[in-house]
Amino acid sequence: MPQNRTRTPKPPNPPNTSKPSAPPKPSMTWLFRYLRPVKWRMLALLLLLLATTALQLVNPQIVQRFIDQATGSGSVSGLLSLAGLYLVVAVCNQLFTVSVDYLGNDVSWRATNRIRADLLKHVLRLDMRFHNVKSPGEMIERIDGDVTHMSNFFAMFIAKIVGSFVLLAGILGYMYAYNWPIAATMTVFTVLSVGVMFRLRDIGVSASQTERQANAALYGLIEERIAGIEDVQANGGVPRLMNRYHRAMRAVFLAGRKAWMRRVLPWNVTVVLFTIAVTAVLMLSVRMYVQGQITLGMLFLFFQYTQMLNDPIEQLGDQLQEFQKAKSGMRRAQELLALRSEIAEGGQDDLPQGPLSVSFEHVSFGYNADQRILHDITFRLKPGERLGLIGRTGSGKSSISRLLLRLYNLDGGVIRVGGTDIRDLKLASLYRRVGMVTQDVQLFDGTLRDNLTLFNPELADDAILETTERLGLRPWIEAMPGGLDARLAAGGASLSAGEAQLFALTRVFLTQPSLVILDEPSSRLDAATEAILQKAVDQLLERCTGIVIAHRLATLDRVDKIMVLRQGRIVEFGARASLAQDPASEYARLLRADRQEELA
Ligand SMILES: Nc1ncnc2c1ncn2[C@@H]1O[C@H](COP(=O)(O)OP(=O)(O)OP(=O)(O)O)[C@@H](O)[C@H]1O
Repeated sequence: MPQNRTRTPKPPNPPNTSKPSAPPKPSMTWLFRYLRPVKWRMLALLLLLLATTALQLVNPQIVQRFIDQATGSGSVSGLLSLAGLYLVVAVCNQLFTVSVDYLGNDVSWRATNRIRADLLKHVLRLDMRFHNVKSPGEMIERIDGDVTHMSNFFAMFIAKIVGSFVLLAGILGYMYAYNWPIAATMTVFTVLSVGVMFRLRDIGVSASQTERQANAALYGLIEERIAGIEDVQANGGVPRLMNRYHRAMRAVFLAGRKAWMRRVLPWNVTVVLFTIAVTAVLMLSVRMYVQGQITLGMLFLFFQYTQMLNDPIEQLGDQLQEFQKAKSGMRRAQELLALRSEIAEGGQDDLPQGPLSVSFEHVSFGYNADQRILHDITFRLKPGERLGLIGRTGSGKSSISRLLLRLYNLDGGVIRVGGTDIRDLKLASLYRRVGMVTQDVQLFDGTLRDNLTLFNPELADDAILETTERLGLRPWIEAMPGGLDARLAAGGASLSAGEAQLFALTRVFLTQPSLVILDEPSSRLDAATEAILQKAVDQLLERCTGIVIAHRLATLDRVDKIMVLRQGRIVEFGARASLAQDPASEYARLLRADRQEELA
């Protein structure tokens, strides 16, 4: 039995916006959370990288020995073994490098896919106020593009930073053992380069963030226009669209150029320092060679090691660029994750069995704080009753259904379903029992079965076919090649308006709701389709409470109650039969106007 419980009034709803719970702090601990599950792979990556580093240090020494033996009194067999050793080391190095690449990408995909999934889950839970102002294109960029910018960080950052420092330490350590003046020159260069890079490490972060924002806006624009392609083409809007596209592209280019120039600044400084260091080491080594202090092989080794010094430093520079990109992506991802939906979950999940009662008590609501759309809406439907909701375009009919589904919070008043304040209900419990058929039917890329069941594998084909038979959709399914296995194009382009409505009815019917809201299409359908549709609606409403938002009064013949809305206020609410018989009622007036229109 539905129960009406009296409760103490709830505090007013929180302000109507998705809001950050706290200002996001760019924290590395957040990223490490995603690295923890791949820690063993990362350890393997690090070991492989250390092995590659060691081999990189060994090879120049083999060449040094080869040169010294070749210019001295080395035997051919000794030279051949050195050449063979060089080859083995080079092949192993290559194998390790490929493995490092593979493992790096593996780690990166695993970690970033987790972030993508977390972002998507979070965004899907955000309220409609957030989604109303964000285009899907922008969301794709935030969920995928920003995270892709973090992927290199995950793939290589830690391993390459550690690897670079090990290589630097290896080269410098070896040089100190052999020749301290050259080692000291290299050390000064290394310390200066690394110092400059770390000092300037954040120089490109905010510019990269602006670049990401410009990218997101561009994708938003593309998505929006492709989604509205029919309107764009029909209105000859392509040139204007291209104009806006070029402007957005220009913004991306300018932001990208600025971000890149800032990101590469630290690296450019090290290039200048490196050139000075190589010149100094070459001058010192040539002098030592001329004075007979070192062999030709040693001269080669010093030169080679100085060249090699550039690699880890360049690597550090690259990683620092990646780090800046990752940090900007991370800030944006954290900003998104810090947004909290205004729709708070309730704790209750029990609702009475069977059709559910509905009551609105002094409900007021506006999409924006400064414009109220619904004023003091109060009405009650008993379990199983059907309400016909009528009113002019913009009078607030769809807004009532959105509130019933908790897509927005109320500004005032209470809505109860089955006697329970919907704010106290778990959202999943509410959606399990309340179904809605909207004017826009969204098709998803999948089979007909997937689309009818919304990817619920528990619904048997027999139940689907029986429902479609009852609702009059069966001939259409049978006409599809492959029946329930036929693939549908995403978006809904493959359905006519009537088919789309039947389709949506079937979907809701299969979920067996206890309360259903039908938002009828405003366009007129042909008489035959309308008759099928009407039969389907009647069948659906047989077993649940129903609210029918009607654009044609003819479809309301079987409802119990009528509500007439005007500018967000109830101007009339009562039993349909008595309102129809009362010539002074608004409903009777509308019926007369409707008949005259049909006769005209
Ligand atoms: N997401 C939104 N953000 C801001 N205002 C909105 C939003 N959706 C609707 N509105 C406004 O709220 C008012 C009521 O809209 P609603 O969709 O509830 O009307 P309706 O009676 O269902 O209209 P129709 O018969 O055309 O579907 C309108 O003035 C509309 O412009």
